[in-house]
Order: sequence, then C-alpha cells, then structure tokens
Amino acid sequence: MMSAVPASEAPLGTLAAPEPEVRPDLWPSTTGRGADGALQIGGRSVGEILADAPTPVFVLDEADLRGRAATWAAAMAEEFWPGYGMNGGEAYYAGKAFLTTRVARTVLSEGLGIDTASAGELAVGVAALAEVDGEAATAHATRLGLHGNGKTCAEIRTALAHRVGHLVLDSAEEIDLAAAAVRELRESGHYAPDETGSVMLRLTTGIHAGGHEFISTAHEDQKFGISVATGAALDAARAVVTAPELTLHGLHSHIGSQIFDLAGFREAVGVVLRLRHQIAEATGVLCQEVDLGGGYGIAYTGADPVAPSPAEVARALAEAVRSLCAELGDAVPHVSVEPGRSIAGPSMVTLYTVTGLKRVELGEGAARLYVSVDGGMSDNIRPALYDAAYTALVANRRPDPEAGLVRARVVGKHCESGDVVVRDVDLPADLAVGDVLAVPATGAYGRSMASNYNLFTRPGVAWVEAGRQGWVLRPETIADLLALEGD
Ligand SMILES: Cc1ncc(COP(=O)(O)O)c(C=O)c1O
Ligand SMILES: N[C@@H](CCCC[NH3+])C(=O)O
Repeated sequence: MMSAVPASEAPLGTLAAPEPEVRPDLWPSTTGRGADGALQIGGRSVGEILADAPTPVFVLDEADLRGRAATWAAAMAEEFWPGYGMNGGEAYYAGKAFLTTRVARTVLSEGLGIDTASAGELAVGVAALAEVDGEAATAHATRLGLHGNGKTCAEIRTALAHRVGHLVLDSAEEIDLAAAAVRELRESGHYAPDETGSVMLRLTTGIHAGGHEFISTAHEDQKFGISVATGAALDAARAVVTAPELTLHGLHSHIGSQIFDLAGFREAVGVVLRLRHQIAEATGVLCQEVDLGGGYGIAYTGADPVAPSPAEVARALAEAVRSLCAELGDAVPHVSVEPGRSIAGPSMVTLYTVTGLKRVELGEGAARLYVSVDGGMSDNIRPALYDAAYTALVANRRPDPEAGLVRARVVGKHCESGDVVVRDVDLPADLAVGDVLAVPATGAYGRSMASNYNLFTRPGVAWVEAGRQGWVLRPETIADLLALEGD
C-alpha cells in the first residue's frame, strides 16, 4: 500500500472545515454509527446492507424519503390554506431526480403529485397512480404533470388522454400539437365533443439563478420556455385562449436548480403574476394556477449552507403571491411547486469499495492521495458535468482518531481523467483497499443520470427501513446489456 499523506503536508487549495460526523442535513435521517463503529442506515449496518447488495450501490432510506415528501406536502397545504385567503397549494415531486414505481407510490401516498419529463416517467407515474388511487384515477390524472421542451405528439396525446393536471407546453409548436391531439381524442370518442385539453405555459422569466450554468433555466438565451420579455408568452396565451380545443389552466416558471436564495423565486412570482394580469386584460381569462417550479438547494458537503426548509420556502412564496395579487387586484391563484432534489437528494447515499490508493507528488512537498473506488462517473456524472462537490466518510468501521487525516481525491474507474467522485476530502490516513466509503446526498440526479459508459452495469438502489432491506431497482447485469444487442 502507498504511504498516506498527512493533511498538513498537502496544502492544496481551500478545504472546508473537517466534516462533522454525519451532519444531519447531509445524511438520511436514520444514519448513525452502530456499536461496531460502522455506519448504519435504516436500522442496518453497512456490513448487513452490503451482504445483500454489493458495492457500488445506492441506499435509499425510505423513512427519510417519506418524511421529506410529507414535509413538502404539509408546507404547501399549510401556507396556501384557503383559510389564509389563499387558493390552495401543493407540491409535485420532480420525478427526473429519481423515479421508480415504488418511489412514485411513496410520494403519492404522502400527498404529493408527480411532475414527469418524458413518456417513460409519465408511464411510471400513471402506473403508481393506479396503485395508490385506483385505475379510474388514471383517466383524470390531476396529480400528474408532463414537462419538457420538444415533446413529441405521442407524449402530448398520452398526457391529454390521461387528463394530467399539469401539461406544461413549452413552445408555439406544442400548442398546435396539443390542439391536434384534442381533435383526435374527440374524434375517437375518448373526449366528449366539447371537451377541451387543459394546458399550462412554461415562461422564460429572464431570471438567472442556479448552482451552475447548465442548471439555470430561465435566462433568455437557452432552450426552455416562452419568453415573457419579447411578448411571445402573451401571444402564446392568446393562442391557447382562442383555440377551441384548449383551456389555459395556468402559467409555469422554473428558474433553475440547486438554489438557496429565495429572492429569485420571489422575483419569478412577480413576473408570472404580472403576466397573468396582462393575459386577463388581453383575453378575459385569469389563469387558475401558477406553478413556480423546483430548484430548492440541498447541502452536499459541510461547506454548503443549510437550505431553507419547505415551510420557509412555502411561506416566502405565499407572502409574495398574496401581496402581489392584492396590489394587482387579482384573485389569488392555486399555487404549486416541483421540488425534486430536496426530496430525493438527501434520502440516499452511495456506498463504494476502495479498490486502490495512489500517492501523487505535486511538487514543493505537496501530495495527493488518489483513492480509486469501484464506481465513478457512470453512477454520478454530476462532478464531471457541473463540477459538483461531494464529501465521503469511511463507512465500514469507525475511523481511528489517532490515524490522522490525509488530503484525498476519490476517483472512479472510467477511462476519463475527469472521472472524479469527490474532488477534495480529508480521509483517515489508515484508509485501506477494501474499506467502504459512503457518499451522501446522491439520491437526486445520481442513479437517474447513470450511464453504461465503459459498459459498466448501472448500480442497484437498495431500500432500507427499520432493519429491513430490498431492491428499489436491482443492479443491472452484463446479461441485461447483452440482451439489448442486435445481430
Ligand atoms: C421544470 C422543472 N421542474 C422541477 C425541477 C426540479 O428541480 P430540483 O430537483 O432542483 O428541485 C426541474 C429541474 O431542474 C425542472 O426542470
Ligand atoms: N440534473 C441536474 C439538475 C437539472 C434538473 C433539471 N432541470 C443536477 O444534477 O443538478
């Protein structure tokens, strides 16, 4: 084994203060260390988890996920309660963060809707809705939404056939596609002759927010939404209102992702509600609903701030909506949000096995310990894609305080030098091949963005709760990959 590098000898950039063991907002709520010193989640020690689910593996703390879903549902219901002069509020879980039928059932059962972004996510949402609310609910799937730029005719027709609550159109072309789909549904008898398709419009509000340029979504020069500033959004609203096949149900804004400061959301409320007012003046239709999107940040490392709670978010949005509606003299709309990361993110950790240790001299006495693990960018693309920071702990044993710390970089085993799992972390200096590392906050955009690069099989997702364990998603096998091959 390579010799370890004392942290004091590795003056590389700035590293956050040492990670407090298991900072509560970084880790699933049931995480702790057992008597044997190993990390435990959901009442199972890492050893027990790995006996049934070898690394690399995502571990989902189901009680934590359920708790986060319930907290969002309660926050929106409470702050937008009609008794407060509001018109009701709800949260739709953004399934792009991580979606399986089991996860969908869990969040629906806790009172959330589900926002989907593809035919696949919509199919999972519909299947789970049938299980939770009964098959009949899928014909009036008000608890589901469909998003996305460049939706296909088939996706729009499927969403309209299920009468999803939020069909969020992203362009003038999609308005035409939706009108055509309604005509087809009327002709086939699926819709009554005078039934209309209920749609929302995604607005480009011009607000620049988000943890990285690739996850900012409301500035003008990008692919999402219909511009408010250019007048295109008002034109689109006119087109929907005058189309005999469509009803303008609401307006939608999503300003970006991994946002901690609520100012951008307040600003978005202003742009959306002013446009709503303008549309009412121009067409006589005051939309019933305003969807303010997702994007609420979470902590990934000890250097991140503690994120605003769902109650704080909901209160800020409710105050902004109430005061601007009063100023404009408009009735308060129904308000929804679409949190993804803040529900799924902290509920999962990834467990990796250390497969190699390499000390690299950097000159002037500095060195870095490269820690190879048995996964990498195929199970977490976020460091490579967004330069996202993560942290890690030794999970299979209690680190020996006498061993000291070493400045380390945890890397994957793909053929890319950008294949980094954790860019900078202090790990115990006695770290050894075979140790298990746990990386927290990998529940959102981890497994959902996983790939088969280098023909890696995508890891499984194990659920744990109260000492029990099973698969949310079983690990892929090489046979699964070969089964896709043609002649
Ligand atoms: C339209 C829409 N809604 C909701 C979300 C969920 O975002 P987050 O996971 O950051 O809450 C996204 C992703 O950024 C999105 O594009
Ligand atoms: N996938 C991104 C967020 C984009 C969400 C969709 N608009 C992430 O990992 O942070």
